[in-house]
Amino acid sequence: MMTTKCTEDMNSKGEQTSPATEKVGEKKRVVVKVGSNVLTRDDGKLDVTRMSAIVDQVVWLKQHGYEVILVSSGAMACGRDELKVTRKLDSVAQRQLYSALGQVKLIGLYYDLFREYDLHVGQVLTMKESFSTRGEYLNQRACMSVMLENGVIPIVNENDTVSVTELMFTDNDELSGLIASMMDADTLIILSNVDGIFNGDPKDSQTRVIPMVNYDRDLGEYIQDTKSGFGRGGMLTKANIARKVAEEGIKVIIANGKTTNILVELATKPMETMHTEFRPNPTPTSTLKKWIAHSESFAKGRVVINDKAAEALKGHKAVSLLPVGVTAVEGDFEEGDIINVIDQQGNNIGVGRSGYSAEEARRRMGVHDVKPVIHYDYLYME
Ligand SMILES: Nc1ncnc2c1ncn2[C@@H]1O[C@H](COP(=O)(O)OP(=O)(O)O)[C@@H](O)[C@H]1O
Ligand SMILES: N[C@@H](CCC(=O)OP(=O)(O)O)C(=O)O
Repeated sequence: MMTTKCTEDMNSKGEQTSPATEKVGEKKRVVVKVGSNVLTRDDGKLDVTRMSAIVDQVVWLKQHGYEVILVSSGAMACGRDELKVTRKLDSVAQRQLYSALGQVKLIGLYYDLFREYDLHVGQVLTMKESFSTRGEYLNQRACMSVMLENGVIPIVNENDTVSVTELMFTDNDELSGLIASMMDADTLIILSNVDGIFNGDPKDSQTRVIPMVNYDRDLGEYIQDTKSGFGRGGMLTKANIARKVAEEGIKVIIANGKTTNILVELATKPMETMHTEFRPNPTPTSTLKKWIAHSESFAKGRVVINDKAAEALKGHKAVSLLPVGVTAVEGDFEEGDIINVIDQQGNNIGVGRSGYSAEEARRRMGVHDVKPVIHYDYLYME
C-alpha cells in the first residue's frame, strides 16, 4: 500500500476534522470491483479481451463525469499461468508466488490499456491490517484522494504476498466495500460472472434475478454455497457486503462483468439492464461510523449488556452504551480500541470504540452517572 502522512485534516487522535474525500466538482464517485472470473477464461488463462473491454468502459465513465476506483482481482489467475513449479507448494506458498508474479502482469496490462487513452493509473495494494486503526485508515484515504484529485485511476487489490490466513480479507468484495465506504462513493458496482442475485440456484431455469431490494434486506436464503471457478468469497459475501454498504448510504449494484458494455448500460439504461440493486439508506451514518461498521474483525474485546440496555441501543433514539447496562467485560483492551457489544443471548449486536480500558470498564460495570462505555457517535449497531 502506498502511504502518505496524516494531514492537518486530522486532529491529534487521528480523527478527520474536515472532509478529506472531497469530490472534484459534481462528479459521481464509483467503485467498480472486477472478480477473478470476469477476467479469466474457462481454461483459467487471463482474458485480455475482456480486460480491455472493462478498461474501455471505465474510460467511458471517466469521460462522462464519473470518478472511478477500480478494485481488480486476477493476480492469482494471472500468475498461475506464468510459471511451472518443480516442487509441490502448499496453499499459502502458491498464493504468495502466483500473486507476486501475477500482480505485475495484471497492473502492467492495465497500464498499457489505459495508456492508450492517455490515462494514468496507480497501484494500491492493501491489507486488512491497514484498516485496523483510524490513523492508517485516514492515511489510505488521503492517498487515494490525492490520486483522484490528480485524475489518476486507483487500481486496488489485496497485497496477497504478505496478507495470509487470518489477516486476509474474506475476498475482494469485502475490500471493495471498505474502499467504497472509506472513499464516500456514490455507487459500488460488483462485477461477477452472473447477472445479479437470483432467487435460487442461478443454473435453475425457473429462477430469476432479483432486480432491487432495500438496503436492509437479507438475501441469504436464496444463495447457494457455491463459488465460481477462481473466486474466493462467493455470492453470500457479496450480498452481505452489499447490505452493509447500502446501509451506509451507498448504492450497490451486482451485475455480470461478462455482459457486453455492462458499465455503460448500467449508467445509461439501468431499467433495461439485468442486475441486482441494493437501494441505499436515505439517512446514512457518519464517516466515522462507517469505519467502525467495517472494524468488527479488529475488535480487541467484548462487553456483554443486559436486556434493557440492548433494547435501548436497538431503538430509534441516539443512545450511548452506559456502564450501568454492562454485565461483563471480556478481553484486554485500551481506551479507544474497537470492542463488540454482546447481548444476553450471546449475539453480537454492535461494535464501537471504547471510552474505557478493559480494566476501567470492569470497575465501572453497573455504575450510574459516569461517562459512556461507548458513546453514540462511536457506536454502530448491526
Ligand atoms: N442466488 C444466487 N444468485 C447468483 N449467484 C449465486 C447464487 N447463489 C450462489 N451463486 C454463485 O455465486 C457465484 C459468484 O460469486 P464468486 O464465485 O465469489 O464470483 P467472483 O469471482 O466474481 O467474485 C456465481 O458464479 C454463482 O455460482
Ligand atoms: N487478490 C486476489 C483476489 C481473490 C478474490 O477475492 O477473488 P474474487 O472472489 O474473484 O474477487 C487476486 O488478485 O487473485
